[in-house]
Amino acid sequence: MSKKILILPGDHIGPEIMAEAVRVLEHVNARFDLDLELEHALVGGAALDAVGTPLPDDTLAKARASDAILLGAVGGPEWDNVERHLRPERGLLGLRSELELFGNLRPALLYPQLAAASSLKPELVAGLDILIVRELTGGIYFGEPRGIRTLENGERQGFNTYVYSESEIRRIGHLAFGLARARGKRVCSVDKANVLDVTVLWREVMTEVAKDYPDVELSHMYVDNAAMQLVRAPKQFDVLVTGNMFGDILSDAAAMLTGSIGMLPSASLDSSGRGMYEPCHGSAPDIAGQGVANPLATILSVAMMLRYTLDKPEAAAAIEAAVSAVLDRGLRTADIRAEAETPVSTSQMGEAVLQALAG
Ligand SMILES: NC(=O)c1ccc[n+]([C@@H]2O[C@H](COP(=O)([O-])OP(=O)(O)OC[C@H]3O[C@@H](n4cnc5c(N)ncnc54)[C@H](O)[C@@H]3O)[C@@H](O)[C@H]2O)c1
Ligand SMILES: CC(C)[C@H](C(=O)O)[C@@H](O)C(=O)O
Ligand SMILES: [Mg+2]
Repeated sequence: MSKKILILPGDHIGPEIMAEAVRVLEHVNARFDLDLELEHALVGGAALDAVGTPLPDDTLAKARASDAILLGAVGGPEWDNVERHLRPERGLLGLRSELELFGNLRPALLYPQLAAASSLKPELVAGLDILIVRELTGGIYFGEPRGIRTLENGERQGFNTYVYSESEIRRIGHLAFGLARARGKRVCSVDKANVLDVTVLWREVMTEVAKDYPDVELSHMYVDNAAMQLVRAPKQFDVLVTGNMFGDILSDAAAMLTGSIGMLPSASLDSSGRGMYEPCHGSAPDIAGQGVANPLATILSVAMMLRYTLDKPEAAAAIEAAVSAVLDRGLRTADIRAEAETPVSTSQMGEAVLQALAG
């Protein structure tokens, strides 16, 4: 039976990187006989401009009916002044929440060809392969109450609520431990249990979950130290598990260890393995329209989709090998090039991946 893939390009560089990822997806669809049916829909600022909401009912219905979703990126300064609940980013958060995509996998893997592009010295990142497992549908991003209110003295006050229930912590814990079991067998849980009550519970529940995985070692680290350790000695980590906001911040920092935010793919999974796949970066309005964005994070997100939701590891491996072959050839978009190198464009990079796949 055919599988439905929903394509959501989004805003600014979203459509530029998506065009290359879709070419790759169509190629593997034909070559591996995957029987995938691609559909398109609007999300984010593009949807807001077209129909007045960042997550139209039609998009949500198509998302629910699809087997997997590939998303580019949303947002941009032209929507800075729209009402808070209508911002483009709310479209993305709405999808994550409505589809219960609680498990966000953000692998930071250094391609050896990009050692010189890493923000750390080569010896600190050689062989880097860490996995950030970020809780994606709870925490301070979704806690209620939230808003901006006016106090009795007339002053305005903004507020959010940082809340996690035991079951939310437990399910992200099991996901992280299950993944660690299949790789380096070490989980570092990142929290702020010296200050925040919610993460005192986080630490307790992670410790309980660990009892089901005696072959996996659990350690705990405060988030400020974790940020420092990531840029000091990142290879000490295997799997990092953390809450929504800490995971957002740590994954952007981890991206620079791999050379660029343009290299980091992600999977956002529900409890049945259905997922949405997207690069970790945003819509990069500063470089949009120039054809210079790195499409590899999105192309590698296609590989994650094939591996995690569609169960086609050989097609995923073919894409990853093609990316590696292109880097072997010395092709670099502007974000990962050394000073002396001439960068290739977004579409040249996509074309080169296709050629490597075909060759
Ligand atoms: N998942 C998403 O859709 C997502 C993620 C992060 C930010 N955003 C949104 O994107 C908008 C811009 O946010 P920002 O500037 O803070 O973050 P950003 O990730 O869009 O850009 C940060 C920097 O990284 C560069 N960059 C990002 N992706 C790149 C790529 N593929 N190739 C080369 N360079 C790349 C940009 O040019 C910029 O200098 C905001 O509206 C933000 O809310 C969306
Ligand atoms: C755009 C924003 C809502 C999003 C997040 O904070 O989760 C982004 O930064 C990400 O990392 O996917
Ligand atoms: Mg982010």
